[in-house]
Amino acid sequence: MSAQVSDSFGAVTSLPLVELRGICKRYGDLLANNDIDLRINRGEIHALLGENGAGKSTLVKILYGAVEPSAGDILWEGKPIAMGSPVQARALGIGMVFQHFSLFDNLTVAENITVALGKDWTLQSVRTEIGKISADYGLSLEPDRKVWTLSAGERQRIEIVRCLLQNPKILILDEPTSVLTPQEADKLFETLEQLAAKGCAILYISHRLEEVRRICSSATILRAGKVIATLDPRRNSARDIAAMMVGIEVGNISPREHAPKESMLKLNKLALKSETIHEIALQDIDLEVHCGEIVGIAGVAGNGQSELFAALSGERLSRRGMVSIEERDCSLDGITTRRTLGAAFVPEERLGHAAAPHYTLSENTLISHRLDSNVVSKGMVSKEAARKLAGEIIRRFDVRVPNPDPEARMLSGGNLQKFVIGREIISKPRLLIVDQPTWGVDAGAAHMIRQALINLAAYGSAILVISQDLDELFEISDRIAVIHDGKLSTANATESWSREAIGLEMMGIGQEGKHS
Ligand SMILES: Nc1ncnc2c1ncn2[C@@H]1O[C@H](COP(=O)(O)OP(=O)(O)OP(=O)(O)O)[C@@H](O)[C@H]1O
Repeated sequence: MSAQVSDSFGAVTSLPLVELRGICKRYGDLLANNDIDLRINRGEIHALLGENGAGKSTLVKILYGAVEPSAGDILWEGKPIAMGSPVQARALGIGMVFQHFSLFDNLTVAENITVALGKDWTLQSVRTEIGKISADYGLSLEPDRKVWTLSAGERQRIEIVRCLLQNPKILILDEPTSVLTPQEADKLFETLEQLAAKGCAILYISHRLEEVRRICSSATILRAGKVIATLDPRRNSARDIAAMMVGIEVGNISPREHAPKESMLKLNKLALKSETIHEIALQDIDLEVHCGEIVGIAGVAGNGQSELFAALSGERLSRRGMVSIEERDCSLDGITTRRTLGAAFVPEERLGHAAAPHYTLSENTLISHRLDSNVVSKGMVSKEAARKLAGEIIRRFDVRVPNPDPEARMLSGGNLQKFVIGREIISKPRLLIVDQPTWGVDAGAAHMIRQALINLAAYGSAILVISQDLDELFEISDRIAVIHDGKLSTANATESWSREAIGLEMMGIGQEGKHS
């Protein structure tokens, strides 16, 4: 649905809402965006697709005024504009819902939105408008609830409502369903369809091709900074789209023979008190992970996953007898001792937790390889060995880097994830605990990471995967348990779960008595 306007000759033409022409963005030698053309019409849900590092975030930041292009033009309703800042972008009608929400936990929903909107709004006017928008779009939100009590889906709704209060003509969403349950995602799709029907354009970044095929009527595929194709995703299979994104066909995960072996990780009534009001207390968690097995933990973010990860890695200590690795009680041991027992850990937050942003990749190998005598010997770090190790990880895990040993912050999110996973897997740990292995990772890289986990299990390692991506858990896990409000369900064989049953458990309204 394009605007019908008269050109200077009086003829009626269809103008896209926004058009990018010949956009280029150069970072040193790297062309992150290379001569990109993109047109988005009113009322269109347009997907922006591409593997990690393809240039999606860069392009969207240019449109949102957060990054200045090296060349190219932006036409807004047919007129060239210089997009100077996000403030200007918002004033024009460009709204953006980021992957990571920037909300104040201790403020209420209405207070958060008022702070974000600035001086033209009062708390009372925001409260009234929230009511109207909630009613119009079925986006139920209680204005006086404190943010820390809300689920990820409700937090996302705050960001969407904040954008809607500014009457956007286009809404940009970056990986919006990665934090949602299947039921919450369905609700979001309904809202987006309603918005589009009212003429709002949606620019939708996602690595989940099935949902793109479900809600988007057009898609632009980027590869290595260039537009590879613009197509109707409903007329192409997810497999074909993935192949266009990566330039090769994405294979199926190879199955593996699995016969359960000895116990590697055992949790016995694991409990952890919450140290702040924002933490979730873990309650009586029983779980066993065997050698050669992948156990998946499903759950909506904020239900105890981070606390569970901390208790397993040794960043938080529990009480005697609660956590054992290979029959050895390590409840009171820190992360280094657990690593000497053959364990490895990949936390959810890659920048800042898994990797130090301002350190190079070779320096970042030390986070988990400081016990490797090739890299650190008699207290001395061999820079040469660390560089060689980083190079090996980059090569084997196909990490796309702007120079041979860049700082971690210079990598795109997905490429840093490949590096972090590779850094842990390369030494073949006997136990791997990984939190959100493929969040924000493209189809090709996600396939590679999942295959690497499967290969590690086939080699005989025990793997615990915490993930919000149900497709991922169904694809790789032998058993799945669901975490909700700090309690873990029994870990049942994957084939015995339906998606609906897991979705209900994730919301805490599953079969009674299932939680231990
Ligand atoms: N500030 C920067 N300095 C140097 N290089 C950068 C910078 N920001 C991005 N890049 C590079 O630009 C390229 C495109 O990155 P971008 O973040 O746009 O990719 P993406 O498609 O959004 O990837 P992902 O799906 O992993 O988020 C990458 O190679 C990245 O390393």
